[in-house]
Amino acid sequence: MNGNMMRFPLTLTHILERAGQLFGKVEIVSRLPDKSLHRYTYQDFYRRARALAKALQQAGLQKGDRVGTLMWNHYAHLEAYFGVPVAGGVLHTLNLRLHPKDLAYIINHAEDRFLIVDDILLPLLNAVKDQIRVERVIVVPLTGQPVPEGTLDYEAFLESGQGPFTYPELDEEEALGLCYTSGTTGRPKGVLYSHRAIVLHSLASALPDALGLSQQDTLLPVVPMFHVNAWGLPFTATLVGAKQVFPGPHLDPESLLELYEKEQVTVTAGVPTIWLGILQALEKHPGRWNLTPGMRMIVGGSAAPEGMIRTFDRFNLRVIHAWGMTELSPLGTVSQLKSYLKDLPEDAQYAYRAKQGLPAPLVEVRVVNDAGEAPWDGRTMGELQVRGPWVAAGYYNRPDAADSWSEDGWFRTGDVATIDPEGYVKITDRTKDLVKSGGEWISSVDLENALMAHSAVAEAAVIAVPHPKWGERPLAVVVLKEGQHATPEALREFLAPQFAKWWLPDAFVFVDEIPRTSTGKFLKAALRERFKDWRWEEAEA
Ligand SMILES: Nc1ncnc2c1ncn2[C@@H]1O[C@H](COP(=O)(O)OP(=O)(O)OP(=O)(O)O)[C@@H](O)[C@H]1O
Repeated sequence: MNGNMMRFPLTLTHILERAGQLFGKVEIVSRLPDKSLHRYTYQDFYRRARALAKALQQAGLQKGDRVGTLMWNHYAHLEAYFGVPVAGGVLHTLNLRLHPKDLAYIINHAEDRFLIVDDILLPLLNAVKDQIRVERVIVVPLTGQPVPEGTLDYEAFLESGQGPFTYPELDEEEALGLCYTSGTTGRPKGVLYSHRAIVLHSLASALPDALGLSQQDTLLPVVPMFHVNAWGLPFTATLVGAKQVFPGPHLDPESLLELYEKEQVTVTAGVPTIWLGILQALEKHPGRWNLTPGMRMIVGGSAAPEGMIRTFDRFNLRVIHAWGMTELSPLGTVSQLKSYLKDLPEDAQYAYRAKQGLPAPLVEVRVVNDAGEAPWDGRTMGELQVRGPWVAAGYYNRPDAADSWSEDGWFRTGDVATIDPEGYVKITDRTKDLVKSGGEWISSVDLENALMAHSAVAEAAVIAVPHPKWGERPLAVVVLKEGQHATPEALREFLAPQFAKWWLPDAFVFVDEIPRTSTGKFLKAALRERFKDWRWEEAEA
């Protein structure tokens, strides 16, 4: 028997209307390129997002047309987040850190019809303009300078969209956004998000045991709005009516800390590298910034080392470890302690908090290896597979990538994980980064995290290097903290009590910097290439 509830499509239009009706007085603050602060309210945002929608329609936007954005985190990007989808368009956020060649590939693959670009990013657009086909370029004059000939001024464009506006009718299954993966393991792949997926994802993210965003919060997303929609946080924050603070292009630790203090930010989000920089600044200038006690720092994109979580606690800043992927819109798991786990000894609590956490509501997880589905014993590793209403069912125009789904329809994440009896997922590696030594798996992530807890180590990446006897052996690439010293023997001794002997890296190489991807992950492919001809015997001698 069917229920007889009203059919009510889950669309972004509802979130925008609600924000306009209920949260008009809440502020949205953005740091501009000249470091001044741009302030306005949800009321202004609501009016301007609708004006953008109307202007796009008047300019000929048809349902499903892609609108690319090449923008930092600020108010105009938030306007595009809502204005494009409520007009029936598809918001395609472009990663401005990509190599121009990849940027051009993505713009062409997505067939972006319009582009909205920050004026300070025009040099990047100019580098690709001969390789792309876009109909119109709309430039946001963040610096106040006139926009170049042949482009539209964003402010004038919004002016043209003033006045009454009727939303097009939208089905909840229609596409709202398009994001490409970071391309850590190959060519970036596009994922189309539906209105329904983003609405459900925003609701689940806001839950107290997930990312826990409420109207009382002031959010500052450091994670770029071009990296999986800043983890959906601008949508979630607008749904709950939280104050939003955007850092613009200023992502250095001191600028961020100043903004945390000035706006009394209560929740922020970014990749581990950002937090390492913040930690160093806090340690260098004790007491300089008056931050909101207990400010939550959502960490994802790569593993948050346990040492980092502990150190932030000493500053009364609370790290929340989360795991996600472009294919998951992106939220998969969040590590919040269950009530009764708070009675455990401190070390055990930290061990849970350093895991990637419990699956978010509506996300199902399983770990699969050659023996089938792995038990939830916290030890058996296998590939993490997921399903849920905001998990992609295919890539945009990439039928060749269908093997990312299992035969029974689960998404194969390409991450290797364990699940413990409490249901906490722990990512031990990416399939492509695993060290396979003598037929056994060694988790590079576990070794890295342990190394990063050494007082002299700033960063460490462990990679698999071909070995004549074992197939592969782990090699650790280490960056020492400024002014610190450590020998390979000392690092080996430090790790020895924590791991089986055969897990210990056979070599430690000290470098000034570890190469990173455009979204802050270690570029292990580059390291593997650099060390592929490593001579173990010589190093051991
Ligand atoms: N908390 C975390 N701990 C460990 N790894 C994480 C965490 N959060 C995300 N990741 C890693 O990031 C991956 C998702 O990254 P993203 O969607 O940005 O693109 P990408 O996977 O780097 O790109 P591509 O698929 O093109 O290689 C996850 O599969 C996982 O390996």
